[in-house]
Amino acid sequence: MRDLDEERAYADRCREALRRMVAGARENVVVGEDTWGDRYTAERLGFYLKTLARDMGEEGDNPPFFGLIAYGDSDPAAGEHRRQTYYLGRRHISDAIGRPPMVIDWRAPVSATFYQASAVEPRGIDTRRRFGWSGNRLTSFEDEHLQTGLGDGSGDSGSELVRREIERARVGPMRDIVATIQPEQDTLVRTSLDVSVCIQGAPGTGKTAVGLHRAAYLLYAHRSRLERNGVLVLGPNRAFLHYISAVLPTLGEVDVEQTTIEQLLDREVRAVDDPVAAAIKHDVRMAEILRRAVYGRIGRPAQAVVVRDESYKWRVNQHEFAEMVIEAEADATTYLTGRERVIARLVAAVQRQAEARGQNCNGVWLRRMARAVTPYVEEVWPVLKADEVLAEYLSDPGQVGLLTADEQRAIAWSRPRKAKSARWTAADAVLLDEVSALLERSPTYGHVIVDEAQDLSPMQCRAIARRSEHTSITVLGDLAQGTTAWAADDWATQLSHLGKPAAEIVALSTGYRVPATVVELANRLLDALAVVVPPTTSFRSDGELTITRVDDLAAACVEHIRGALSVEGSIGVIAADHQLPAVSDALKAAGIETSAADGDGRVAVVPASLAKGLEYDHVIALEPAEIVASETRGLNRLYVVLTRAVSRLDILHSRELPPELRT
Ligand SMILES: Nc1ncnc2c1ncn2[C@@H]1O[C@H](COP(=O)(O)OP(=O)(O)OP(=O)(O)O)[C@@H](O)[C@H]1O
Repeated sequence: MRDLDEERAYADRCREALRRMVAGARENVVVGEDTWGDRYTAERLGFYLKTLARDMGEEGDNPPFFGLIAYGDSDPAAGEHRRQTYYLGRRHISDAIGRPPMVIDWRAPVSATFYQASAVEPRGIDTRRRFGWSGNRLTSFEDEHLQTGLGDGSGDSGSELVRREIERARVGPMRDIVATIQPEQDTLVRTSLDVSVCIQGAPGTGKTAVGLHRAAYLLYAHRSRLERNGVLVLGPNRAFLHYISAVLPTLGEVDVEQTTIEQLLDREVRAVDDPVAAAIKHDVRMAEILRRAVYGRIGRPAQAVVVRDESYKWRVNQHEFAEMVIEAEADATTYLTGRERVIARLVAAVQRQAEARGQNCNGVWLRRMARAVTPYVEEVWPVLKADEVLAEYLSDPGQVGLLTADEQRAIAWSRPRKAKSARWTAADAVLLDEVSALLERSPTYGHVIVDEAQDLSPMQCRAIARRSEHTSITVLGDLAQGTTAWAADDWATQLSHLGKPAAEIVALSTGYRVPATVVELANRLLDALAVVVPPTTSFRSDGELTITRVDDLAAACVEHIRGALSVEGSIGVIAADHQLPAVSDALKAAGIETSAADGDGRVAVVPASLAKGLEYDHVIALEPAEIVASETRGLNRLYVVLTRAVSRLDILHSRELPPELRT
């Protein structure tokens, strides 16, 4: 095995080889621009090579590898890898075609052994080495001798380097975890593309990290299949997306669409529903209501179809026409394909008559006939637009039924409106998506990863299900962190709304973010949250928790921030939404520079409603009782807030603490 100097020299050689790869890719771009004949191929290949050159160039001086595995001679489990040593990095590096790679991509099949091997099951490995870097300088390494169970670390997950990485102070956006993925996480990351999984994970167990690494893994293992339809990552809000935005690009994946369900639905939202109306619109009954609103437009023919064709007149009698409509309605996959089918069948009936008379029914003739029968079809099966259907429904919900009279009143517009003058709400956007899909099929993604999935309404789940109808999904969430009025109580129901009732549900309960003292406090809320989830066990023994009663919240907050600024790490001040403006003003008056939840400043001021999915090295949580009192699921919100802290949580309160937090 190499010593530290030799490893440094190897790292230099790897960087040199990477530079040659970048230069080669750039040259290919230049050469390729002149030589490819077919324009489409040239563009695709050119785009690919440019992206490769850019990514590899941007990688610059990053550590070329983070670990190695050295297979032994004696363990039969080594198989074809006997006596081989593999370096693992964020990307594959090779110095010449035909020669073994200098660094293997962390996603390659052999790399799984790095994450999965243990002293109990060494999988043929003699030594697992983890490298410590300070910036781009190799500073140390740590060996585990898996056949003998000896090592520099104190055992399997007790590796010092792993512990240091997990416990490091957090600054800036989320980072990748390729060097320290834990075995249970690796299994989930590498789950086959055909399998949908649902990860119920306590706070900080790495659900988001697993989801993002899974996206990168799937793109590596199934590049051509996924490139066509793409991978979609859905997160709860923009602050969260900002926080995670750097992870996939660092892993070399720049083409994954990362968005929120609201952005995905792409409707301008100009009004807000009251909570009662929103809850009704998000209820799964709306699916059947909208189906009826759409299919209820199909009528029965009141006359025969008569088409003039030069000196002929073709006729499909009323009864025959009605049969066509009834059959197409029964089989329609979407409203508009059903309509097309009626037109096609009418044209076929006319064609049969024309051919019997020796007519030449070419393409032009068929199109002319289709135009001629369309007005008849329009009368019984009109073309519809999603916004017109919904505007008509919300102008008079009584026309469809299924809701109680009170419910109908709650969602009805105060006066009938046309689609053009409608001011849609966020819930309407979901309903419009449902109607659009009833009318016409929407395209699907190659794989969809849904984070914070416990918060989705049944109707939002259906919007996601449509976009992953023929593919698998990865569902990430925590029932205890459900804060919406429609949050899921159990995964089985949520998965059936997501169209994947058979998805396997896997629980993660080892928390990597929140220190044990804070976890112990947050776990006390679980009983009151009325969901069945395993409590978190913290991987971390470090960390601090203080709970202080104060007279002046803002003044105490300023004082705590001043203390926190003297050590490294991000600081998040989290309070009930309505209390935040006053806190922000007080901090400004005290000369403390702050940023919003999606900013990159040292001190972020975060409304409790936006804290989900985020983390700060040092969290100052203000007035827990107010966070609980501010909303129906206030206790769940408090659970989210308390579990954002990485190194330290300070709770400041001027009122009584909620009973669950009292000792
Ligand atoms: N194997 C690991 N090695 C290093 N850090 C890790 C590992 N797993 C998770 N982490 C870190 O722990 C923190 C929490 O991870 P993540 O945000 O993915 O958890 P989560 O389960 O989505 O949490 P929440 O439900 O609270 O949003 C992140 O900083 C992440 O990088």
